[in-house]
Amino acid sequence: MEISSILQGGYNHPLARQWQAQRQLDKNMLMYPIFITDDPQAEVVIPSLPGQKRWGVDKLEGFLGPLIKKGLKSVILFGVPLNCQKDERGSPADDTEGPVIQAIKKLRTLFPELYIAADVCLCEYTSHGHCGLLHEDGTINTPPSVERIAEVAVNYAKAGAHCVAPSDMMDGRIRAIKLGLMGAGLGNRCTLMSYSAKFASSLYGPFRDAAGSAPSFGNRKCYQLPPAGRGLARRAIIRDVSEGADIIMVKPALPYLDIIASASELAPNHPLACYQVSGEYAMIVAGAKAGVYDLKTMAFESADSMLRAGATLILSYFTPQFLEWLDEEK
Ligand SMILES: NCc1[nH]cc(CCC(=O)O)c1CC(=O)O
Ligand SMILES: [Zn+2]
Ligand SMILES: [Zn+2]
Repeated sequence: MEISSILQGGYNHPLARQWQAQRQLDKNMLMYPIFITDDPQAEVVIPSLPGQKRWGVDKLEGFLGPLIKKGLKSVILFGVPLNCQKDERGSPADDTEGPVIQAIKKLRTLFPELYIAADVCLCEYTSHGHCGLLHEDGTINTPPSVERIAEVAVNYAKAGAHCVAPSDMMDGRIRAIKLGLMGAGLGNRCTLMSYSAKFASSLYGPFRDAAGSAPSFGNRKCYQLPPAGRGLARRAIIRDVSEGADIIMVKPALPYLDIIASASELAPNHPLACYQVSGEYAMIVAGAKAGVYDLKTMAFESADSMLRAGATLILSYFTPQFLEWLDEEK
């Protein structure tokens, strides 16, 4: 054997194996997506997202308190309005009595250390279920969409969100939101996290179920990226950096590791988030249940692959479990 053939000496001990990672999953890297509904007392199981629930504002203290004790540092809020009048422009999105603004205010007082991001989109609030405003023929009308998205984002920031994260994919919204935040005197107080490379994926099914945000007609292929479109994803990342994004995101994560790697090369000066979406989570849980692998081992393998590709921040429904697992011996 040649000397250069011997690699195993470098990783035969568990600690030495850990040293092989450039970065290891840390509690600070996890952002937990949570669903907030407009019944303050709600605590409703979501069948397609095992272990996740829709929460009412009054339940947040009991739900998040123990997780924060275990090291939860940040959440991203998704509104699920069930008792409101949806309309063409998604008016309930920034209703001051609506679930997102109520939750932001509540969480800021309950947990002053918690970093609160708010997903910004209209699909949960529009009568047609699309992420922007529409022309009469059902196609996206970009200028008013961007204006409305920016208005919602600024209202979330005014309510106290530390971060606004537009997932609508309308062209030009990053610039509009940044200008809106600056105009409101919040430009230097609120992080703008762009879902820059968000693909039209099959893996959002459980989320749409949970959020009641499936489009009532058509699909999202004219605004979310085509799964094979690497060039478009790269252009979207470059564009969002130039429009003022503070954090770049790739979504979904595991089937798009090459895009994460591209983003870390194209935006090396920005934190890079990836979203392990509802369908990825549900698949991993289902596979473990079917005996394909051990859940914890597979969840860490998925996170390690994202970190290896270049992610510095992971949005994951596994967050509560990772907080437990990270306290255990590896
Ligand atoms: N703009 C809506 C939105 N925001 C986040 C997700 C998906 C998150 C997940 O699947 O966990 C979606 C679904 C979609 O675009 O249809
Ligand atoms: Zn949407
Ligand atoms: Zn969204």
